[in-house]
Amino acid sequence: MLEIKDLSYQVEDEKEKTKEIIDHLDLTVEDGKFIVITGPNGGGKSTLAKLIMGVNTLTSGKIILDGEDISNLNITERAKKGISFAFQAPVHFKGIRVVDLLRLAAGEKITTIEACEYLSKVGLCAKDYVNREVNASLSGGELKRIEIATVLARGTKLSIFDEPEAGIDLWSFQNLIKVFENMRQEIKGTIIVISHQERILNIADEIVVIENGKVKKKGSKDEILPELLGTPAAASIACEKLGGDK
Ligand SMILES: Nc1ncnc2c1ncn2[C@@H]1O[C@H](COP(=O)(O)OP(=O)(O)OP(=O)(O)O)[C@@H](O)[C@H]1O
Repeated sequence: MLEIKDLSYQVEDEKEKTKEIIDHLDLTVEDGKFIVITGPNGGGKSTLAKLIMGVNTLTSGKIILDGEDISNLNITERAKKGISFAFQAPVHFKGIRVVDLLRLAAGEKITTIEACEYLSKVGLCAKDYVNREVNASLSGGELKRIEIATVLARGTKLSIFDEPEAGIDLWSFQNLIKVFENMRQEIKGTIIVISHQERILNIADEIVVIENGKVKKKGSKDEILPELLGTPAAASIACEKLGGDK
């Protein structure tokens, strides 16, 4: 179980004024759940994900994973505890091939065939990609899907995906939905997806709406989604529906 208690994250703006990006946020995520976090742009979703992963350091509060306070652990230590994170904008790894990245992620000596299976799951023709270097020659969408494949390969107890749909074309998006539907069915750990996409919200066990650095709403898909689609905040979801521009 992931417990976030009274979490705050502040930064100093250009005028040296303190800005509260995450504002005394409380959230409990039970094991084996597929959670989708949504809410208006700038509400604090990515920041929250980075705080859970340890990319950003919290100002105050606690992050507890399975009863253990991980607030003071660094990214590597948290990764070892079983947290994976697919960034909104994936990073390049010059000199490393896709297959190496998948092996590093899996943490064991997976065969090329197994590596290819992960790539196929995210809709990439494995033989075209498995030996390619993870550099700027890959498009944003390709990189994003490779990154999702690495999170699948890691298969950790907590996987966080930040806007997996960003930069993904229509065809690949259909595929991505299947990837998440399968993950949801075969769920071994907890999955947190940050998304504005109605089709991803539709497969959630629970939806969490984050606004102004706080949890505005939390509940089952059936409770939250109709309400969300009837509010002004829904405009951003409606605009980003399948085929819409991000
Ligand atoms: N280091 C920082 N310094 C100043 N402002 C920051 C910093 N990090 C985040 N912010 C601000 O905090 C707010 C929340 O950002 P965040 O990326 O978490 O939003 P989000 O909910 O993920 O938005 P989106 O839906 O657009 O991805 C934004 O206004 C952002 O500009």
